[in-house]
Amino acid sequence: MDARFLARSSRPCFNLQRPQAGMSGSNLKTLIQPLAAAVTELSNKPPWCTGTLQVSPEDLNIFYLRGNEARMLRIPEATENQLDELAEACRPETFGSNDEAVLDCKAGKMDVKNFSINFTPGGLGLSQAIKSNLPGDKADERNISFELCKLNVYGKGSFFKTHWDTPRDDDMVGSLVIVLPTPHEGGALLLRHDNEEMIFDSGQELKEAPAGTIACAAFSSDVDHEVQQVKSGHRVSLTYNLYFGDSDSGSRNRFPTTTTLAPAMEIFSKSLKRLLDNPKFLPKGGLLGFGLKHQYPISSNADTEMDLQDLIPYLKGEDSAILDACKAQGLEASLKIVYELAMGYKGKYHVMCDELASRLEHEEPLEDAVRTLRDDYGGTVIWQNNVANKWDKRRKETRWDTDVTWITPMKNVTPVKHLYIDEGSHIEMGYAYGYLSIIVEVGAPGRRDDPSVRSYFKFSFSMIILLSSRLLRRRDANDTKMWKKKTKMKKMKGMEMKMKNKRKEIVVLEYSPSPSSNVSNM
Ligand SMILES: O=C(O)CCC(=O)C(=O)O
Ligand SMILES: [Fe+2]
Repeated sequence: MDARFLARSSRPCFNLQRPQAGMSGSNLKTLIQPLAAAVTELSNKPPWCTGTLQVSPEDLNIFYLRGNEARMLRIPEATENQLDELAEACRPETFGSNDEAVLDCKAGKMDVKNFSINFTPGGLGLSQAIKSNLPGDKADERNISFELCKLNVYGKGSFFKTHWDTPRDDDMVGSLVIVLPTPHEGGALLLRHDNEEMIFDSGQELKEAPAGTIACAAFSSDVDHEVQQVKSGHRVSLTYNLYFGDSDSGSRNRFPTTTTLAPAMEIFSKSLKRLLDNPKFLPKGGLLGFGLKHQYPISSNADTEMDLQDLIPYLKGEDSAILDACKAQGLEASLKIVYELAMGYKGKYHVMCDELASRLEHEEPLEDAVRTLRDDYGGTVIWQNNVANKWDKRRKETRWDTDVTWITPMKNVTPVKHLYIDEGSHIEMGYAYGYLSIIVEVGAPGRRDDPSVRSYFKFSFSMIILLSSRLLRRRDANDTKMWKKKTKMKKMKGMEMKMKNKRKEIVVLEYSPSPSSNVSNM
């Protein structure tokens, strides 16, 4: 048995964003660069694997129903006519639920109850190959199990447009497509994730392979994929859902708990430790943010309460590795959703919440949406960019930044179309996006694992800069560079003292730390 699985390496680039107040952007960037690079190492495997596999010819018999008639087709010897008959026994694939969606796929589909085939992917040993090549789940000792879904026949001109496979369950990790050895040209499978793309041309792979070879592609559920148009022949594929769970009866292997991520994880842990040991990094403590690499099925249904932390056991590969490494350093790490609320001229807000804001879809003014997130979902505005102020020279652009230092940028999970109403009751189309991230709470140097040893001085400090620049502007007429510099320094010092005393109030106002815990209410 010859299983050749290829993995291509990827090096996504990360924006190192938003300098911390009190530290220049480039200094912070330099400090966190090794950790960001270590994440890149964690993510250097694409969430798919492809390859070919030789099976015995008798395992390639398909038994299927054509009307009330039972048929058997020996795939390696199938003629064009026989494959046409198989296609006729299929019904059109109805991807999606409306007529328009049908146009997204021009292929014949046969439900699993109407056919059977002799081999199982588990029996062919695919479980192990997939397990070691796909980003894994935390519970590495669990095996991959397969659920056969359907058979597709793509005749000349058939295709399947870009889509994601709908997850059937929380523990569905991805899909497996097996293309059977029937001659075809075109019909390549295109896989896309982040900025990476791969073309798996089954027609080409099988043409050059020994008789009885099948082509396999397994990919994570958040991979966009499509089947390009078939130019000639028939492309016959089987689709399976992949789950973490017991293996099917064909293969009872258990896999070692070590994963291919282990070396990269060690590098990540070391970089994290080095960063935390550096007293210049977050000298007052703060929050680290990692945008998740993978997307997860999250319900936006207002009737279902969903605790984001319930997703933790299902985190894949590098996402799970980051969370584990942070926890291993004794740091509090949890999943948060950061909503981006935006409306053209009103600007943008980033509001970080512990739970999904299922009631956010109502029409409401932008400011009310922000308030809903804060009041009903314990949200914190972590960033605000008031576009209007850019054009209004009398007001300074507000940049409301807290202690979130993004090591990898936030990632969009669920675009939610949202109508906002401006102050004059005009309805304008804005948008709200949700970004799932791992947020890690970091205490001040020496007590990194204790997030209560953290202050919000940076926040007060940026307030001071804003206030003082406003005061300065009143004296426009007499402005000189030196005067500005000196007065600014003097005023900032004085105000810094005043603000220090008021700091507690500000903290309560913006962060409302819960009295029962040391952790601020993010
Ligand atoms: O036939 C294939 O290669 C892919 C089929 C597919 O993506 C699907 O059925 O969802
Ligand atoms: Fe699919």
